[in-house]
Amino acid sequence: MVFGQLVIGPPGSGKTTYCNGMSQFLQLIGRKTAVINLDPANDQLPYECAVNIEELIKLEDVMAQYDLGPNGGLVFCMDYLEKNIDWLKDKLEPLMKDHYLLFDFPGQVELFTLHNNAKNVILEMVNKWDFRLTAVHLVDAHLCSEPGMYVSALLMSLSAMLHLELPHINVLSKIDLIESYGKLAFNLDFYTDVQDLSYLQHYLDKDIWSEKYRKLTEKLCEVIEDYSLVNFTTLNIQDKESVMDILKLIDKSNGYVFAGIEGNITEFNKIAAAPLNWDYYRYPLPFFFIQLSAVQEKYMKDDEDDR
Ligand SMILES: Nc1nc2c(ncn2[C@@H]2O[C@H](COP(=O)(O)OP(=O)(O)OP(=O)(O)O)[C@@H](O)[C@H]2O)c(=O)[nH]1
Repeated sequence: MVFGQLVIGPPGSGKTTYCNGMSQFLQLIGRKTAVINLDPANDQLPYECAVNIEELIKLEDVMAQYDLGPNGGLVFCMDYLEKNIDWLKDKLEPLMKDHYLLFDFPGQVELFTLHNNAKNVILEMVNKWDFRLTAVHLVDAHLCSEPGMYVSALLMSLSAMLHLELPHINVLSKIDLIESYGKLAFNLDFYTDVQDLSYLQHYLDKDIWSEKYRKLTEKLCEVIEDYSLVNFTTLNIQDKESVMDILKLIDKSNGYVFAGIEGNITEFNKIAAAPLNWDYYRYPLPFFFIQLSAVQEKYMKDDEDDR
């Protein structure tokens, strides 16, 4: 069975850096990993990629030939990939036996909230090739610093979840930079747990730029809360404890942790119900489970620091 991750998120959210860091981490813990670059705008890759969409189609060629801008060009490239899905299958075939796959996707939000091309490629992998994939949706943590931007991050995440209909982990990436645009109004768990968005209203009322859209934002918050689907986990890709915490969630969501258990319902239930440390500790790395409060302490300023 093939397991892997679909790494998505808006431009600059850290997808390529994530694929690089996660693939190094996976190799470190003994998992044979291949990175597949499906972003034709990725010109400089920090990782060694096993498959590169550039071998099929180049964004600059499309833009020149059809007189398209970068967004239109990317949509064209994804349409082309969908039509040439056999190319992808041929390239992935040698990896299917024993590799864990990381897919680096383009950052155009509309590909994962609106168009069906990327979704159809993914559905083919999941439904026809029997891949077990989790969508890892990265959102830059600095969006928490402004209520309006945070609401748009929530909406974007919800739209991607509803559009893709896959196991899905939303991630606040670059958590080490979370307060680089100023101190946050709430504790970190407010932003990760998405429990009560009515508190945001007070901050939206104070912001003259948001005033015009206050009612709209209020209604959008109600939609997000009604679905009650979105929450976030945090990531600093340079911190291997942070990477491991995310990997644990992903492994549980796509069933990787259950892969070795054949017909043993007791073992299955034990893993499904337990907080998961599984066999990551087999490897000689000094890992600890970091609680959210520890993440907050590490990356956010205490009120006392301001005195
Ligand atoms: N401090 C910090 N910087 C990060 C982290 N993750 C990514 N970055 C930086 O964020 C910038 C953008 O990262 P990329 O990996 O290129 O983002 P991307 O989503 O692939 O961007 P596009 O290809 O344009 O869609 C780079 O300068 C990275 O070094 C992180 O966890 N912490």
